[in-house]
Amino acid sequence: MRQLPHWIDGKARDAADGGWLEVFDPATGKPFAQVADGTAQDVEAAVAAAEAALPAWSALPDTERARWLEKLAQALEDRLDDFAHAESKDGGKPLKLAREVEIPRAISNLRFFAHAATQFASESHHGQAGLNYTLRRPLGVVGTISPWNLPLYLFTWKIAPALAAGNTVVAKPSEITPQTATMLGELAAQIGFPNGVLNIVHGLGPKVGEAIVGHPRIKALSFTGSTAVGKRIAGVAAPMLKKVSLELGGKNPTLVFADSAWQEHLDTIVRSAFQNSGQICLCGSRILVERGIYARFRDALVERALALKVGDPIDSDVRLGPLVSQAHFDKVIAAIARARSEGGNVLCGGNALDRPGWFVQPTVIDGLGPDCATNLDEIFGPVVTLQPFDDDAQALALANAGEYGLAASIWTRDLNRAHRFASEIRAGIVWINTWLMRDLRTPFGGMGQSGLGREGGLEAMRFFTEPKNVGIALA
Ligand SMILES: NC(=O)c1ccc[n+]([C@@H]2O[C@H](COP(=O)([O-])OP(=O)(O)OC[C@H]3O[C@@H](n4cnc5c(N)ncnc54)[C@H](O)[C@@H]3O)[C@@H](O)[C@H]2O)c1
Ligand SMILES: O=C/C=C/C=C(\O)C(=O)O
Repeated sequence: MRQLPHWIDGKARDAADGGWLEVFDPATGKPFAQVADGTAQDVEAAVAAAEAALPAWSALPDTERARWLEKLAQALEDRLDDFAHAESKDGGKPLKLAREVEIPRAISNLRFFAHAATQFASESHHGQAGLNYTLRRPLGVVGTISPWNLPLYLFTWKIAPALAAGNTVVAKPSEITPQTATMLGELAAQIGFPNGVLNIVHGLGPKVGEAIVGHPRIKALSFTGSTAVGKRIAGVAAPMLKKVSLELGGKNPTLVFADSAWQEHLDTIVRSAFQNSGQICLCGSRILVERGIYARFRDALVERALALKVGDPIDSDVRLGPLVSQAHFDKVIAAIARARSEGGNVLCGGNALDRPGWFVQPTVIDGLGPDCATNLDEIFGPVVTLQPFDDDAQALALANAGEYGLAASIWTRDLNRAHRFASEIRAGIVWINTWLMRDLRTPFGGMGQSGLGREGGLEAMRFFTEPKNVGIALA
């Protein structure tokens, strides 16, 4: 069985105590690889390597750091197909999605921050008292912890700005989908990426994750994952005065107004509900529909959901693969049972597929109000609810119900309404007549229980640097 080691100081390493964890194929439910079951000792070794590499890496001209990131991007692009297959096998996502969206985005992340390294500039303020300018220095050794749903996409989204800004990194991918990060570590070694700059430590959250979070010489943490773990990380980091960026869960509203071209947009709305089997923090899981079109929209959505092919992620016409793990499958099936017990009407789906692996049918539920667990808790699966609204005030109240505030999409032809809702919806990201339109320069992140801080563009470069202001008297 294939073994996935750590990559520390440019070398493949087993866990300090020789332990391995099983990695499962979600399409069969069977193990197909093993990943290093890392320990605090492995984190210590990674921090030591990152510290040793820091002076040379942070002193490199920006253009040289950019060149390394570009070189890594190119090497990844040359192996796009291998990485797409690995990503699909590890997480059960359709190969097409990995090949056309996720691995290309990982390449773009590396390229974007290669450019950012050379474009990043600091502020200066010229006033009566004199001139102030701001130095922006790398923080030092930083930690990144990423989840299983978009494995290499989110892994590179964090390491790229950290490296571009001159930090060295200790990065932990999810133990559930460790393949592509390991392959990236191997690729970095093959192209001669400087040793110790990017260290990849595998393992369980409570063991390796906590060792990274609590490590006194790791200066900052960028985390994407569940709200529960995000809060725990904040609790450990706060007394250490450690900088944290937390990108957490969502329960995002999709607002469909009667004046919208909803029939034309239905493909995108369906994608927003079910892409990656709903396992994207940005998926619209609460669809709010103006009452005048409710019945027509509901029937059309159900028809589309029934037509989505669920099955082997390798097949090119499959739109939904399995869920990522047995534990997550159990959680989603329990959420559907809870929706039924809360009085929801399951309009389509609602069941697992009768085959090995962790497949769940696309599921649409209505008949539930905003205050039930089904409409308040993140499910993170192929499950959406429908709720009707009568006017703008009710639509806004429904959109802003609950504690999350990550993303929203608004579907309308009325420009004034679109801008008013964009301003009043409690969410870090609002899309109008589109979904998941990503420009990597924009601030990305959530409000409330969806997180703290913003990633992307200059926000990420600022997060990974320490500003120091210098004031000069101008005689
Ligand atoms: N917003 C998002 O992008 C996103 C992504 C994945 C999952 N989720 C949500 O989180 C739920 C669970 O998914 P998950 O298990 O991947 O999320 P998680 O928060 O448990 O794991 C995310 C990462 O954090 C690590 N981790 C776990 N416990 C840790 C700890 N105590 N200290 C430090 N690191 C720790 C994990 O090993 C993984 O690398 C999902 O069902 C979903 O609701 C959200
Ligand atoms: O599931 C989480 C999705 C995160 C997406 C991004 O961080 C992005 O598109 O930059």
